[in-house]
Amino acid sequence: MDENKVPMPLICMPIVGTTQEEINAEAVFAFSKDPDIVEWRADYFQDVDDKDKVIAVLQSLRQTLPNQAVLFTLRNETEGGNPNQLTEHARFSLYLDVCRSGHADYIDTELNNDHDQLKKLRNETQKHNVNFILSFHDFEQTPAEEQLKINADVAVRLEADYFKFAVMSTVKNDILTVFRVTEDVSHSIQPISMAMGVYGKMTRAASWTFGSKVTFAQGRKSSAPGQMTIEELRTSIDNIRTLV
Ligand SMILES: O=C1C[C@@](O)(C(=O)O)C[C@@H](O)[C@@H]1O
Repeated sequence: MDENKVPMPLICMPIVGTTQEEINAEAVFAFSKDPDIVEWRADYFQDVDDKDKVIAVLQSLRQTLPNQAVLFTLRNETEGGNPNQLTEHARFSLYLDVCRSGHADYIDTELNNDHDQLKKLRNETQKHNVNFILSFHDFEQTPAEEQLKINADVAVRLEADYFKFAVMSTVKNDILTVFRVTEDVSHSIQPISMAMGVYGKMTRAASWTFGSKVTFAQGRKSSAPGQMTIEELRTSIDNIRTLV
């Protein structure tokens, strides 16, 4: 193996169904596309307030997707999540239950949550060998580089395994911000980065060359603006791979 080669990114495919039936159909679709990771966006699930049903869905994902790692995300409405009735306390206790269930390999939560809750969750993820992603989303704009780096520092301080940021690109220069911040923070934490929107496709295809570890493809349904199909994404990554 060429040691100078940049490691390839993992491809993650989201599942956003509201019922167990829809989730199953999306999982079958994902299986046919063979991504590395599937992200279950549990904030879309109509029974997200029923812990047993949530764990049952995770179990069914394990069965349908034996070759994929499972990422559990309960996105907060403040950062683009589907609105639900869960209180902050209920959201975090669900995260803890998911960690203990052994049915998730990664969990993603926003770094803007209460830091005491995040520390508790970090401990639990460590105990159960779950990868801890602390994330930041901005659906309006790409914040200034300094702001994104401050967010990365929070993720480092909270000992996350990954710092993920997904920001909206409104001008072409925004993708340069994403690439620069990805490279810069990669010296202190594993980044996962992307810009949403039309310009963002460049980042979905190439952020890995600056250190991003995961990129998101569209599932049976898309979970964010600008996601490509897994075929488009693979073709772009393979082409870039010959250049770096
Ligand atoms: O945060 C992310 C990244 C994402 O927003 C994207 O832009 O591909 C898609 C979401 O499902 C995921 O939780």
